[in-house]
Amino acid sequence: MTDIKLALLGSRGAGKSAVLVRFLTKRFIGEYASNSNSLYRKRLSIDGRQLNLEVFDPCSQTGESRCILEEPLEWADGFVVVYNISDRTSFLNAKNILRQIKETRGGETCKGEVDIPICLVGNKQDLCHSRQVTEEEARAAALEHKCHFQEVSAAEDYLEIANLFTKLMRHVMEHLKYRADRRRYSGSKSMAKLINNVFGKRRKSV
Ligand SMILES: Nc1nc2c(ncn2[C@@H]2O[C@H](COP(=O)(O)OP(=O)(O)OP(=O)(O)O)[C@@H](O)[C@H]2O)c(=O)[nH]1
Repeated sequence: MTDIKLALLGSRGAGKSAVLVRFLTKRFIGEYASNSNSLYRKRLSIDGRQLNLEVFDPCSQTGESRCILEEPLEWADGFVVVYNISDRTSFLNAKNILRQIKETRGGETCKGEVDIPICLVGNKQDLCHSRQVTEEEARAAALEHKCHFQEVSAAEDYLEIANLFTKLMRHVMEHLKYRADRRRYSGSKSMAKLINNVFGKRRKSV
């Protein structure tokens, strides 16, 4: 069983809870209590592998540019960063969050290796008549931060939201495997170094 921990980040009212609840229950619920942090758990299967999914949905705070980022930034294996396509400020905040994720967790990857799994999500696509963020600029931001991108409407879609979570969880599994392999490799390298030091020295002293 693989444990996967995701964090939902974004501006207040961007639709984080709506996107998550749509994924978990296939339903859209208009209003959510937003004054407390929530941790959702679900067991599911992807590509025949059993997963324990945990999703942290932190309550937004005023003065949101730093939200309550530190905790989920350290805790999560992957991130869903949500903005509202009809609210430019929420997009600027999302870009800021992408930067903070890269600053905090970017050290886990080297050039050409698996990037931290993140999906930038433009929610409220049904409000495209009052759009303030184009798909192109959001795609460019996703490209710059090497993350997935998807526009959705929690109010109207299920499939696109399910697909983005599935894609992100596949990426998380790949990233966890990469990290485990790297730990094993550096562990066996330091063991080889230790053996070499011990036996090398002995041989010298004989
Ligand atoms: N039109 C439209 N409204 C949406 C959509 N998703 C969410 N909303 C509405 O946007 C408002 C905020 O949604 P939430 O899911 O509570 O947003 P949040 O990001 O979790 O907000 P906080 O918990 O305060 O951080 C609610 O009134 C939702 O009904 C959507 O796709 N389309």
